[in-house]
Amino acid sequence: MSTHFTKTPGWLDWYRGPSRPVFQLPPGAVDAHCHVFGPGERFPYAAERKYTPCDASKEQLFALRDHLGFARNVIVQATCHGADNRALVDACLGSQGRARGVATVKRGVSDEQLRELHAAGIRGVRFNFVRRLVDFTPREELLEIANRIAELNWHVVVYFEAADLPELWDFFTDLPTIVVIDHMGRPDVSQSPDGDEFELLVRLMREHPNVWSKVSCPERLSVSGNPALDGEREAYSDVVPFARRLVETFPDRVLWGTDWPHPNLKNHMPDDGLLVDFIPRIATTAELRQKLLVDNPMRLYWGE
Ligand SMILES: O=C(O)c1cc(C(=O)O)oc(=O)c1
Repeated sequence: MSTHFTKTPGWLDWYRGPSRPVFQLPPGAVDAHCHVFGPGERFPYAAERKYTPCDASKEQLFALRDHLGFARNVIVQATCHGADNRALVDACLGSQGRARGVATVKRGVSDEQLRELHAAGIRGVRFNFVRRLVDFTPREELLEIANRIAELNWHVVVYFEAADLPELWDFFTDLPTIVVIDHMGRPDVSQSPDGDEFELLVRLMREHPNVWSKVSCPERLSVSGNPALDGEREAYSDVVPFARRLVETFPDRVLWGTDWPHPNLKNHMPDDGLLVDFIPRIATTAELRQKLLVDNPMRLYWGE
């Protein structure tokens, strides 16, 4: 099989030469949502993928980690690799213990494969409900997987669009593990942060203490904000009240990540240094930042 891949037309590559953040991350900070892509020649993209990205290797991810001032990464299996976790596992194993991972598995995964993933540093599985990214998987299959990984003390990461939360509610609240919501459940930030849509996510977290959220991806969620480019100090301002609300209401159940290399952005690719400078606008005290960036991810991913 040829391992030469052609990127999806219009694909934006990750930003070269990011600035150094002005905000100094606390010691031990974790970038709790990022990806590796391939390289396709070594770790081919999955046949069932919905996009073909540019390569983004573990070496490039670790160089960014060091440049931005993070100590650790949580690498999340990207849908372009399907349920083939080899690139993810290779990155975790190559990190000297400084990366953990969230994998994608199918119902046929063996106990031995799960044990191997655990030994490599995998601590969760991702269930994706975003239709442009994945084909549908029946809920009973996902629940079966969740029950199996619960025994390893892993958690479930869920990615979905805000409009789908009512329909997913019962499934999420039946899950037997910690449930981590990607990118705040993708709110429509042109609505109010106190409006019905976001209120439902807040209610989910209020009523279910096992539900966490990543307050990540302002670059994806922003509708009217300025992009994090050209030294912009006030990027993605429309996302700030949403993320701030979660950080202040649930300080012990929020995570932050760069989302590097930012798959499927259409409009611009952010300067990751400026993205880090977004953090003090949503976590406005040193105590909140310590929880968001260090204590929470350490408890969830390096807890044992
Ligand atoms: O919104 C997206 O396109 C996106 C895609 C993926 C993935 O393909 O895994 O992961 C993300 O966190 C976000």
